[in-house]
Amino acid sequence: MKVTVVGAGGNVGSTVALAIAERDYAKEVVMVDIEKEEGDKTFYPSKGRALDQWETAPILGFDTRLVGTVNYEDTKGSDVCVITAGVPRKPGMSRDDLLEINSNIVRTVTEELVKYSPDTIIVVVSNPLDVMTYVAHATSGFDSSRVMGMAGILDTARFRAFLAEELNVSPKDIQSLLMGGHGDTMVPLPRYTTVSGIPVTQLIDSDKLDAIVDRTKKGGGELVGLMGTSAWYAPGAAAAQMVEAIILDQNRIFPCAVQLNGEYGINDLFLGVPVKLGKGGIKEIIEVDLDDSETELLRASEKAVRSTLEDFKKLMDK
Ligand SMILES: NC(=O)c1ccc[n+]([C@@H]2O[C@H](COP(=O)([O-])OP(=O)(O)OC[C@H]3O[C@@H](n4cnc5c(N)ncnc54)[C@H](O)[C@@H]3O)[C@@H](O)[C@H]2O)c1
Ligand SMILES: O=C(O)C[C@H](O)C(=O)O
Repeated sequence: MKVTVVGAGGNVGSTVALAIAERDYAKEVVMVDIEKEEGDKTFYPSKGRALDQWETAPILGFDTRLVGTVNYEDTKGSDVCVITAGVPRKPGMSRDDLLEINSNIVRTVTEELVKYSPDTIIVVVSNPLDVMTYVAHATSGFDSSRVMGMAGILDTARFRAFLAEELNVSPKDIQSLLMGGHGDTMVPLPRYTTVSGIPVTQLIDSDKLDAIVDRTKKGGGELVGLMGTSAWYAPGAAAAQMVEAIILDQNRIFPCAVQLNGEYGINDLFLGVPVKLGKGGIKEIIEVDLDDSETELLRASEKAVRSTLEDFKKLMDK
């Protein structure tokens, strides 16, 4: 099994690559990035990070070969391609501020990937996530079961981590669901959140739960405020979990950004919903019951993503 990660000279991409290699189920992880000129010097971040990470193999104990490159020919025949190429936001920016620059990058990268791996499955990470997934899908011409975005696993992981801290329980025992776009309108769903099967609403008072929901929605921004750039450990781990589910045909149920064709009453939009992920990509979109207030929140999130999509379409018309 061969996996390609584009943008792997950067933070999220290199984290995805190492997380996959450490699990040791893939033959090869190809790490692509661009060369960088500084003064009279040229640097190759993807080659450097791949070499550094490959040198952890004897210590961490894995066989997966990590290969850094600037050449898409090396990605030929990849089973899964992860796109993390793009610019991260800085303090004061929203993810949507990256629309113009990252849509150009995601389009170019997708064109190159599909040239060499026409049967691949694409997992998009670049922001603004839902619209970048739309761009990768439109560029690839692939069936929508083979193009998806990573956000929901990260956003639920944040929700689960905050709850684990508040309740003083293992984060492993917290299961949760979250829907909508990867922005401040995302919809954490306390009604679908349990601690080893016990509804979380029975374990925490509503004020504290509301505060954790709010912190989750702003979780990406909290990290940007702390680091001056956006997060990579949890995003990298989340994207690697999607790759693993696909390659090992695990039939995992995760919230992922996928194209909706009438599900939840939404059409022609990539948005986060629960799906079954395994061999071939998205095997099923799962429709859960939402009450009136949850539906209202999902509609608001749909509206926000649609507005960014409209902005993208206007850029294309220019
Ligand atoms: N979906 C999510 O939940 C999520 C989470 C974290 C980050 N992100 C997004 O992921 C992206 C990457 O974040 P990061 O922190 O790794 O940034 P980074 O700057 O550390 O890495 C990005 C890399 O992309 C590379 N790149 C730029 N243009 C390229 C091109 N045309 N071809 C190949 N590589 C190219 C850059 O050289 C850089 O090495 C950002 O857009 C960020 O907003 C999304
Ligand atoms: O917040 C960001 O800009 C990066 C990412 O989407 C995140 O949620 O960490």
